[in-house]
Amino acid sequence: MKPEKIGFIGLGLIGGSIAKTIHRIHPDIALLAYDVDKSSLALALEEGIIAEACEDLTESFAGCRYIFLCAPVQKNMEFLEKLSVFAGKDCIITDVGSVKSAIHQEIAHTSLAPYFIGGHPMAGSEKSGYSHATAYLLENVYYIITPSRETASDSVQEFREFVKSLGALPIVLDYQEHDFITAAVSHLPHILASSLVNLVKDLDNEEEIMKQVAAGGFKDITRIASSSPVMWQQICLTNRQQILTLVDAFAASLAQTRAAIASSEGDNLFDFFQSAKDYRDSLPLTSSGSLPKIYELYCDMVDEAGGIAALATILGTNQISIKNIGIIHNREFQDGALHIEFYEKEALEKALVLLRKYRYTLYER
Ligand SMILES: NC(=O)C1=CN([C@@H]2O[C@H](COP(=O)(O)OP(=O)(O)OC[C@H]3O[C@@H](n4cnc5c(N)ncnc54)[C@H](O)[C@@H]3O)[C@@H](O)[C@H]2O)C=CC1
Ligand SMILES: O=C(O)C(=O)Cc1ccc(O)cc1
Repeated sequence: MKPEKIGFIGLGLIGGSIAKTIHRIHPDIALLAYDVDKSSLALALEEGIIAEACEDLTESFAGCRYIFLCAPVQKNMEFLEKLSVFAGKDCIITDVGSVKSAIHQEIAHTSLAPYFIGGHPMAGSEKSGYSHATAYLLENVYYIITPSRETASDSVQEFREFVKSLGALPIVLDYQEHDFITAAVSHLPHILASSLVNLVKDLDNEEEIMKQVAAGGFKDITRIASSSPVMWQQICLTNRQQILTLVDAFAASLAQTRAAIASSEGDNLFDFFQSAKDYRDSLPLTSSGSLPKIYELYCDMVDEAGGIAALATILGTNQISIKNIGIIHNREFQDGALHIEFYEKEALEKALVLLRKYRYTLYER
């Protein structure tokens, strides 16, 4: 059944990105949303992404094929009771929360169980809010699906297909398994990033010399410490057991490394770094799990009639599809530059060769 209407509760980074993706791929599906932050709703209306901004869980949500819960984890759970009015075979409730057991356990006591499919796109960023949402966030990233034990298999299959149609890679997991896996690959890393930042902040001197000289490695490993504090507070409070298990395992591993350093165990230290390097180097490049890679170039271009058309014709006649194109003026490109985004690496590489042949001045970032 092709959805005609889809509702959102919470239209921030993830809700907004899913809405933008649906709007891009299925422009005929009507989207509506409720959010406590009225400015997100106003912007989404203005951009034509949603057809209706709701004041609450109003009657407008009736007839939605899917209702996506996209608020912080504990907030999502507060809506379950109200949602039972809408849920049914033709209206599946789904969420995008980073923790799954808590909402599944809550659902088990309600009439929603047959109509709930948990979800978790393994994509996002340290940014939050609708203003950072993009229509390409889901591209080629794993989208974990945790159906309730009572959900009909055809509803799960249909949701899988829908997720796939948005460009993501659906993968079905048991919700408890999900919470252990994400505690290891997402929740613990976020806690470590924030701990490290706080440690450096506490150790730094008045001139903040540590902050000043912090190199790429520190910035790479701590990027996610800039994430939303309320979101991470709620993740820690709802996935307590699994996170505690992982924190203990990490503390034991750190103690081992400490011991190896204390007693100058060179071989052990080498093995420690070598095994981490081997595993890190083997991580798959597909499904980035973070903001998708952008394939883009900048091209010097004074604002003159026909300039963009000429360049677009060169690319088009060589079967290179453009994802996004636009003139930018800033301090770096005072006379104007054309910013062009491509769908894949090969297209970017082909465009670079071709445009250089036509003597365009190009910049890569
Ligand atoms: N940020 C990320 O990278 C990822 C986040 N998630 C999950 O997605 C969910 C949303 O996270 P983000 O979009 O990043 O956060 P966000 O802060 O960008 O968006 C949350 C939205 O929910 C709204 N909201 C908060 N309380 C509300 C309430 N009581 N009623 C209605 N709206 C309410 C906020 O105003 C905001 O617009 C969370 O459950 C999070 O665990 C999942 C994957 C990745
Ligand atoms: O920014 C990153 O790399 C992330 O790890 C984003 C993220 C945050 C929370 C999730 O539940 C999933 C992904």
